[in-house]
Amino acid sequence: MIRIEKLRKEYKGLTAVKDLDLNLEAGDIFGFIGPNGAGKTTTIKMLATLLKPSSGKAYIDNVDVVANPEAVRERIGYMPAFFGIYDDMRVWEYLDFFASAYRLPRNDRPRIIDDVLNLTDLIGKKDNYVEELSTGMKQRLCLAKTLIHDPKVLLLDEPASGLDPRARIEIKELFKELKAMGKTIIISSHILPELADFCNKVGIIERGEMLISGDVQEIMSQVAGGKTLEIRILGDIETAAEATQSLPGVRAVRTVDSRLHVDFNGDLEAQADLNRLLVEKGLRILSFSEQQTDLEDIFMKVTRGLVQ
Ligand SMILES: Nc1ncnc2c1ncn2[C@@H]1O[C@H](COP(=O)(O)OP(=O)(O)OP(=O)(O)O)[C@@H](O)[C@H]1O
Repeated sequence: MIRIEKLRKEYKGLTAVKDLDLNLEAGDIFGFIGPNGAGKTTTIKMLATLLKPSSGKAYIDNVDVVANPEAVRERIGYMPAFFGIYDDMRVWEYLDFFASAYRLPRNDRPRIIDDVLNLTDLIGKKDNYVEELSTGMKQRLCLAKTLIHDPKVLLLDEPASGLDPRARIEIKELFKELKAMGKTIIISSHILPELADFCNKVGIIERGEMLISGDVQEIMSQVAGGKTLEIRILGDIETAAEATQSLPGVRAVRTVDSRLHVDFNGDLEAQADLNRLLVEKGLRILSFSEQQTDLEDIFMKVTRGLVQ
């Protein structure tokens, strides 16, 4: 659905995006992660047909973004990091304006506007002026506008920036609904955990270069180089830590309250064997589970150059 080949953007004296490659299938949710100035916005703007690449190619749904921008615009919904909202319009008028810009048939527009307002939980604000909305509501209205022509692909540039924790949770729920609708989504952020629970793919960009990209789980295991097991024990935790240290696959053991955190190299068989060996050593296990690696950790490792 999205194909990027050696995409490059040069500004005077600065290469903002360096020969980027990326392939996304229909239904993929790609978390585009990087610090400020890394090149996320520049990349997204090239996909959105708003910036001309210096070289390289990009296709949305097999349509070339440079050769055929009009056809690309029909297929994408772009939500910029900073957007202008027309304050002195009512919510429905604002959406009607964009619906007509996308040449949606006049008779269909009221139904479509109600649909996107229901989806973004703004139906109760339909007749309010835009200026009366909170920041979170304005953000959702901007998303409603982005969805008005039912695009296959969504390009969302830091959509949760400037929102309080509650509004962040609400907008995340909305993204999950869009995922369930089968949209292909690129969503950028410099905050990693924000993306972790609904992206199936991630890419980390720094100074215009994609340092690492691919399936979330693969990247996690590649970068973590193993997994961490959390084992809750009844009884003396220090004795348990000592007993665990020498077992096969165990790289390191830490104690956290009444739990062991075990850095472990091994497959599921080895993991089950470890559990058995601990029981044979007389340890009383309350729970034995695999810890999720935090994406934030991965980001720090990759950007510190620990992974190629
Ligand atoms: N119009 C421009 N002219 C010159 N340099 C630019 C222009 N736009 C962006 N840049 C530079 O290109 C680099 C990439 O910027 P970009 O906005 O794509 O980064 P970003 O990853 O989106 O950052 P942020 O998280 O801060 O939005 C930065 O060094 C920026 O200063």
